[in-house]
Amino acid sequence: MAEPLLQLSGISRSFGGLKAVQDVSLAVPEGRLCALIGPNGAGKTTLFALMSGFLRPDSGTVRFAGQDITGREPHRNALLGMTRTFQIVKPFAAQTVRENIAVGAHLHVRGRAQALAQAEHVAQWVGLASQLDKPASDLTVAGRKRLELARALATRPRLLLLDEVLAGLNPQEIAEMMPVVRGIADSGVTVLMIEHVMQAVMHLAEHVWVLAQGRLIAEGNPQQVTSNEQVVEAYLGHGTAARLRKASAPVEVAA
Ligand SMILES: Nc1ncnc2c1ncn2[C@@H]1O[C@H](COP(=O)(O)OP(=O)(O)OP(=O)(O)O)[C@@H](O)[C@H]1O
Repeated sequence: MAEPLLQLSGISRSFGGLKAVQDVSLAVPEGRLCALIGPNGAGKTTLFALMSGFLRPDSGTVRFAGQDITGREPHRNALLGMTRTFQIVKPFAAQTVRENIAVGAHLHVRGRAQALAQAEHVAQWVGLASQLDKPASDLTVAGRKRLELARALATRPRLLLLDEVLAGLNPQEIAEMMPVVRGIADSGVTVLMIEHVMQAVMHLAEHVWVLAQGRLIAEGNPQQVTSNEQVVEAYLGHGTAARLRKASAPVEVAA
């Protein structure tokens, strides 16, 4: 069997006394669209930072594309094909959309003209073609999210780590963005997304990992994880699964 594109083995990281990520192992096969979900503070963004080299694990290993990249700098991981987006999008406000996207293209391309041409190509992919000459500061929240995606795609990733690309979007914007994410995966880029928008997880993800208090508590397809009692309790509080079961049980009528 082919080696997974990304493989985490026993990854842990604490901040002082807080165990943000504890003994996490998972494998992302090449060509899949997967999701990492979990309640606020579960450790999802920390895990992304550990995968991509923004943080070094206290223990455990990260393998990517057949290499041990544990603790390797993000820039080197990007050169190897792993790129992440950030929850808070911070474009260079005064520069145009085209120039912002070209920043990503410069990872592989030296010439300015070539980087700008590549930016144009990527902009079409994410639906920003008509906004290329605008300053990035003119973009709406949805536009900024697309810009963040475009910048990441311009680095030509093999694995794209998406940190809540749908956060802050309204239902229509979410519906418009979902096919963009699907299209990226269909083009052959492996995608791992942190996502709170369950509609997107249910429709897009082929495999889901659930993190709670730093630990993986479940994995499977979207239907499997959302019907898992431990997952329901992690989101809604201890005892919820039992209460829901009771609430949906047929009422017993005394004879
Ligand atoms: N640099 C840091 N220093 C100290 N504590 C941190 C640091 N980064 C994260 N934490 C803590 O680690 C825990 C996990 O945070 P993290 O941001 O990874 O969770 P998350 O699952 O991404 O949450 P959310 O869904 O709210 O973004 C939290 O308790 C957070 O406060």
